[in-house]
Amino acid sequence: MADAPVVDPELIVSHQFPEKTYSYTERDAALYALGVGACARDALDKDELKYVYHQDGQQSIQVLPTLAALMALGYTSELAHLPGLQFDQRLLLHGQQFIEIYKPFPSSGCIQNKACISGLHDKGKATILEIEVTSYEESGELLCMNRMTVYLRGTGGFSKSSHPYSYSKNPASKNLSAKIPKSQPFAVYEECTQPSQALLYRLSGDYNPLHSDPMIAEIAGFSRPILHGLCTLGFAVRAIIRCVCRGDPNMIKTISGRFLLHVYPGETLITEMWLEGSRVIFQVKVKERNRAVLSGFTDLNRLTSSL
Ligand SMILES: CCCCCCC/C=C/C(=O)SCCNC(=O)CCNC(=O)[C@H](O)C(C)(C)COP(=O)(O)OP(=O)(O)OC[C@H]1O[C@@H](n2cnc3c(N)ncnc32)[C@H](O)[C@@H]1OP(=O)(O)O
Repeated sequence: MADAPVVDPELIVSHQFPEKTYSYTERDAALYALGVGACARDALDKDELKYVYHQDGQQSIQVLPTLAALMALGYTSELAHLPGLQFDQRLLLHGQQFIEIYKPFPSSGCIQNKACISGLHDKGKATILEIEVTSYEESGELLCMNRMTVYLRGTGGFSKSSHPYSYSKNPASKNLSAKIPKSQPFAVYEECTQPSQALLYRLSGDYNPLHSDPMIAEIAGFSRPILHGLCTLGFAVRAIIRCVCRGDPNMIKTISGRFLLHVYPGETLITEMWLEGSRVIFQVKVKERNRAVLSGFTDLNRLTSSL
């Protein structure tokens, strides 16, 4: 039996995380690309072979921008012993992800990360915790920033319901979903995930048993293991790179998404995209259940005028 939840907001928000290193090789970047579905439909795919192979004699493989999220994953284990927080880890869900990319990612690297608690909110039935991780190359150059929101079910109610506790370092980041336009989308991209998708994706570093262990998934309230939210986000951003960025991963500047509902591995993802200036608003639906599972936006570095 898990201990009763404890949330001590003052202790949590004053916590200082240690700096952490994340190292990756070309093999890790290629494995990540396969984990988010690159080349799954076509191993000869001209737009995607570059993520897994030195296509056309290129010196190194190209890296998908959503790999940024892996740089911050090392802090997941910190949640288990965060002073002032006791919760049932099996009930944790990934709520939102915000990523800023400052330069294209090298195909391998040794990344230095600094992290802080950037938000904490009492939602009564849940606690929402935000962690901000800033990543630097070995040279000290700023590479990217991740802001992750975790939704801790079964906690919450630790402050007065008339005045629920809410702390945010970045108040604008409260809701990272997007207002979906009523117009027809600019592009729609449909892709099947594999029944083994989560088992492949986890090899990139997120070993939470919610995605692999049927018993843990059932305790967490699901009929079977669910897909990592960041895997769904990887599918969506790859669809945007294909349909809007003409295959150029370096056009992605920011990525923002809210996970609205779980995805089961094997389900079909339909990514709808709308263009608003240099912003792409997107929504991902699961075809089999006709439900929206993710919504958000990406800001692009530049957009070709013919779009
Ligand atoms: C340190 C690194 C951590 C990385 C984490 C790695 C672990 C990875 C785990 C996963 O990948 S889990 C799989 C991906 N995630 C999901 O599948 C979650 C899908 N979403 C849901 O199931 C639901 O949205 C929810 C999170 C269960 C919430 O639904 P619920 O019905 O309980 O919420 P509401 O009653 O609508 O809203 C209450 C309150 O919470 C706010 N809120 C709702 N959803 C989210 C969200 N996704 N992210 C952040 N906040 C959310 C909502 O706005 C309400 O607040 P107020 O508006 O009342 O202030």
